[in-house]
Amino acid sequence: MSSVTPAIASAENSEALPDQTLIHIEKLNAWYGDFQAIHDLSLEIPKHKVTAFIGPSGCGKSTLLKWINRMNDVVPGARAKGRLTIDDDHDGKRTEIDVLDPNLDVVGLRRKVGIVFQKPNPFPKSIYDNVAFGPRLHMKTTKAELDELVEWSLQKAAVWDEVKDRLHGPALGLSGGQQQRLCIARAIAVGPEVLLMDEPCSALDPSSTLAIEDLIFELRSQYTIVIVTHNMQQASRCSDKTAFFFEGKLIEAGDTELVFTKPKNKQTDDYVRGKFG
Ligand SMILES: Nc1ncnc2c1ncn2[C@@H]1O[C@H](COP(=O)(O)OP(=O)(O)OP(=O)(O)O)[C@@H](O)[C@H]1O
Repeated sequence: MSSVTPAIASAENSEALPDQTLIHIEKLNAWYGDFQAIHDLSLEIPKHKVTAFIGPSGCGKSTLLKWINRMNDVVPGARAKGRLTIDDDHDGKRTEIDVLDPNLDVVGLRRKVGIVFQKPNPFPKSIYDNVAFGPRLHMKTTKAELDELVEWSLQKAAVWDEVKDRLHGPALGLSGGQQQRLCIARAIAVGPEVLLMDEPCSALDPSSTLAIEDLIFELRSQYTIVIVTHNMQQASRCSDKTAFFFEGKLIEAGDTELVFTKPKNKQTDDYVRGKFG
């Protein structure tokens, strides 16, 4: 493996570790203009796990997700107060990134925290250029290193075999499921630590959905993944932790199995049993 390919902790090692919080959210409040979308929300998101955000439409799942990499900066009137930090290790020294700091280097944050959207959104470029886009912007690589990184990313995203013979063909010529895996490859090519996924399968057919779910489950040994989903089976199939939101508040969070089988809260119980939402 060359120096440009992100270093990976082995799944075995990360599984052996107890939960370690990577993202700390404390008393977060968020607004769109006068409307408060998130109320006093505190949540710890563990490292190298999949955390699912669930809850009925409009409960604030995407708003919270988008504050984690400051995507809401581009939404007029969006603001947030409270603490939202991400642990950062630099040369063995642990520091934290204060995500809500107005002076934060947002480009650097987004390199560390990638996002995959509901609808696959490849650039109207070749498959190769989609994956090479971020590395060309952020890294100094030789052509050979870039080729290696593009292949590595496409392999990680489980789409290499399907595209290796058409790397210079148009990304928009791929199927929806392939495009979404390409977007995952594009996100991981810059070596993020966190992957945010906002309903990544909602535009996909059942077999592409299963392929993405398998991929999410596999990627969690190397990335901290947060997924917003309306699909209860998906949350229970591919997440380790689940957080249930209602009307901008966190109602319950814990091990996915417990949230689904023995929820502490009646509202959670009703929601996971499909009584509302
Ligand atoms: N750009 C915006 N401007 C104003 N209000 C917004 C904006 N985006 C979201 N909201 C409001 O904030 C609340 C939370 O929205 P959010 O998109 O976070 O909910 P969600 O739980 O992700 O919903 P869904 O499951 O339907 O995607 C909703 O009442 C929504 O109407």
